[in-house]
Amino acid sequence: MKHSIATVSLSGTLPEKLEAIAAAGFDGVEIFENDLLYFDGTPATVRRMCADLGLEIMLFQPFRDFEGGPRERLARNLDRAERKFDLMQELGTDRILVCSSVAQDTSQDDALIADDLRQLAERAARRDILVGYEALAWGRHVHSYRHAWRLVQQADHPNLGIILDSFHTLAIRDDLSLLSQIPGDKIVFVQLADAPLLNMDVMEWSRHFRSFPGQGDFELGAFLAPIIASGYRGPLSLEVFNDGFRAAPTRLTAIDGLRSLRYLEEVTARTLRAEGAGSVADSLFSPPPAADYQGVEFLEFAVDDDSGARLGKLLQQFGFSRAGQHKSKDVTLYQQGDINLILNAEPDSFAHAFYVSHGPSLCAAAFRTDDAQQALTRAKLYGCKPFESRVGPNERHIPAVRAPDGSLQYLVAANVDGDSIYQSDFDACDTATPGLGLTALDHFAIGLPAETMDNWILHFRAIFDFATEHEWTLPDPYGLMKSRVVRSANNSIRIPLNISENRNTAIARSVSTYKGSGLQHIAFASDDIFAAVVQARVGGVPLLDIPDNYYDDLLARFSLDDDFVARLRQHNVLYDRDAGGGEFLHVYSAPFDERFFFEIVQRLGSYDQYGAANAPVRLAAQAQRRNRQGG
Ligand SMILES: O=C(O)c1ccc(O)c(O)c1
Ligand SMILES: [Mg+2]
Repeated sequence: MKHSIATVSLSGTLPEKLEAIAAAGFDGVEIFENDLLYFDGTPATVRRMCADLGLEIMLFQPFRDFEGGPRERLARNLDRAERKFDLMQELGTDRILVCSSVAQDTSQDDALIADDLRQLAERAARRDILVGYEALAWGRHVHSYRHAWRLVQQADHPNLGIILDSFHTLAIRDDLSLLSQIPGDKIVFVQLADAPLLNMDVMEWSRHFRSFPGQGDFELGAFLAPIIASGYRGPLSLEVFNDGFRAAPTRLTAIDGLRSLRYLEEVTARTLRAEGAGSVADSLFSPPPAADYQGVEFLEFAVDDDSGARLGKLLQQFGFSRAGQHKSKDVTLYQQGDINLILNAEPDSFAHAFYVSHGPSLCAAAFRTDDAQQALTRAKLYGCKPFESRVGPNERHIPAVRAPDGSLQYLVAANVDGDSIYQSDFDACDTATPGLGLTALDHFAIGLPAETMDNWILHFRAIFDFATEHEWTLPDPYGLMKSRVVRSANNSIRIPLNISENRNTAIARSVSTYKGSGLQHIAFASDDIFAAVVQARVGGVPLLDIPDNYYDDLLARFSLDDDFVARLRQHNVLYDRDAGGGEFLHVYSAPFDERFFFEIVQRLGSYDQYGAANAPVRLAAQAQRRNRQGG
């Protein structure tokens, strides 16, 4: 399918937008009228710019408040259309979007509206122009595609068709069943946008909160599948009104846009195949399916000698053994249970460059997968540039892609030939000890600059086919934090992504400390959290104190036995329970260099969350600790 994007979706001036759109690999654009109005060159210049960039102008939009007006205004409206047709011919485009009227005095007479549309189509026919009629969700009389389609049928003119916009249809939860009945050749254009589910005025929602497919909550596959099934093969075009996008780096947004359309094609193809319409799906982007992910193989920290020594000591206090020393690099492996943490202080390395920019930080995460090559192929098809690292003699090459912040995500084949990646690259050091009995890496959380959340969500959905959970908004003493979890299909990898738009919250401080996104915490799983905490204390791990008031409230909130709560209180263990009776126990360490901290968690029963209810308690406890220390 051809890919297009409306100029309104991007930041910058019209030439900047067009260059970014072309560089990202789109086939064409919708010229949004305002972008042309504000441009100090002629439509012919825009036409030439697009031609030079290899972009087709696929649509001109919008033409507003045309149909159903007072009769004395019809001639003027037709005249207004003729002027836009002139402009379109200068631009070299043959499609115009007419959106349903929002004027107070719009007629409710469908026959009259259909007649207006027919007259417009007749004028368009003289110029070989196609008119597409789009129902705005807040149109005065016409606000659903079903109504727009009835009117298009009634007008019955070859130069008139319908424009389908996923936002207007999905925002009003319209019945999708009629989509498959609109013949493909009567669909003039298809506009695509996702959005988070919000309870607000639909026009405000549309004009400020749209996002790219895969970034929001809409089921866009269910919208697009019947359109493809009915034979539409025209362009798929993004039309995203979003305050953040208007300010974001233009080229990055455009690259994400194309990736989102590919992702939507994949999702749609899957929907069609599931419905037995496989042959139709062949026109859609279908990369190899995401590999099966089987957990976090390792996390790698960029450190220098000093921070590496201090972090290594803290890990040992947490019961990790210094399990390996890299054969050719200043890289140390710490292990406990199924958890592998790598400290990289190699001077001439990716990690070092990362360290120089961000200080002690997480520079790579490795995901264990059944098929690393397939995972890499998929990532490349989604526009990821694979990262090639320096590999010493006899060391294993591990494919990697870059996360949105430039850190690495390694794709590690689960134990090929029975040999672990560590055996080939590391000399064994200390023998493993039982440690604190930490068994696995439960999750790791990253703090992000607020405006990059959509970018990360799409990355995980498209490249890894991870699921996303709904967003939590949680109070920090100095503002709000928003958290969204991405996770692999089988939950073996879980990554909460946290943002904050306020200046002094923990996340905002983190973004400022790291100069960008960075690790918030790593949660280790334990089968006996109390035993782990007792031993951690003995080892000298500084744990975060939780206020007494919290435990008094626990007694009131859950019917827990007094002894159990006394035990939680004694060990500063937080508690949560879900509707199904699953329980979650967790403790936090003090932060390492005011950057990241560790969490020990124990899941009981079917508990599947992250103790979000306790996050505000933790954030307040951390802020109090910092204030006491004058941080
Ligand atoms: O918000 C609007 O007015 C508007 C204009 C044109 C469109 O295609 C659209 O979906 C919305
Ligand atoms: Mg639209």
